[in-house]
Amino acid sequence: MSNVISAKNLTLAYDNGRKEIIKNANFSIGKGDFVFITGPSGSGKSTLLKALYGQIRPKEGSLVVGGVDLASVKARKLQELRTHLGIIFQDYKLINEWTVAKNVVLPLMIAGYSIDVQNTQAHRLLKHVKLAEHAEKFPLELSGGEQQRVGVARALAKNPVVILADEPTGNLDDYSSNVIWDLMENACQQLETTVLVVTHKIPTIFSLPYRHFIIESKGVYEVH
Ligand SMILES: Nc1ncnc2c1ncn2[C@@H]1O[C@H](COP(=O)(O)OP(=O)(O)OP(=O)(O)O)[C@@H](O)[C@H]1O
Repeated sequence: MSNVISAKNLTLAYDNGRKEIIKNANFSIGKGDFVFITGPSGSGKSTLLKALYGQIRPKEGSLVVGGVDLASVKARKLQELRTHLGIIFQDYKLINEWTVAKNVVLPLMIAGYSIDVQNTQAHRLLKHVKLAEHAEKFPLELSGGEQQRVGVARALAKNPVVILADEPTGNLDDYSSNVIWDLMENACQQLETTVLVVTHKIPTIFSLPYRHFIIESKGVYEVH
């Protein structure tokens, strides 16, 4: 299986390299892998995700995502890589002044798709996340769980190669959590999307085989 993500002797740090969070990590993740990342609070789970979408650069070693080495990538190439990533944040990061439908198609707008394609996709995606009737509302008119489902629809809008999700179901009720796990499982199974999810708790109802990485004491370990 081809690797979509690989890390070799990866060290991640803050404060100009003085504060090391992850040290000498080695792992590879293939197309269609579903990976849960757990670990104690403050161990570096979000830091690893930030490195994977290029928000922080490796201090040492290499981190290759979709053939692009994030240790040396130039701004334009990073921007292009991000169009193939679907990112889901715990705090949704929706644009509150925009309608739900417009939030969902943001990646399509950036990529220059026609209004017709955007409208069709918005309808399809919102149906998918069970929010079709909320298309013209604004994010703050929705519950937390509904807002996160908008975030998930947006992340799926361009059929990303990789989904990176940071505590996507953190404070959500069972209904919204299950909708979100279903969508990620479907993307993984039907489109061979590679999915990485940081979570405190691996869902008990989960039907796909998955991998489990633990981040602890600056290391990234796979649990078998
Ligand atoms: N911008 C930053 N500058 C300096 N230190 C940071 C920064 N962001 C995070 N840290 C530190 O890096 C360490 C890892 O943080 P990170 O958010 O990756 O942990 P986490 O495993 O995701 O934690 P949690 O489960 O509590 O969300 C923590 O000690 C945190 O204080």
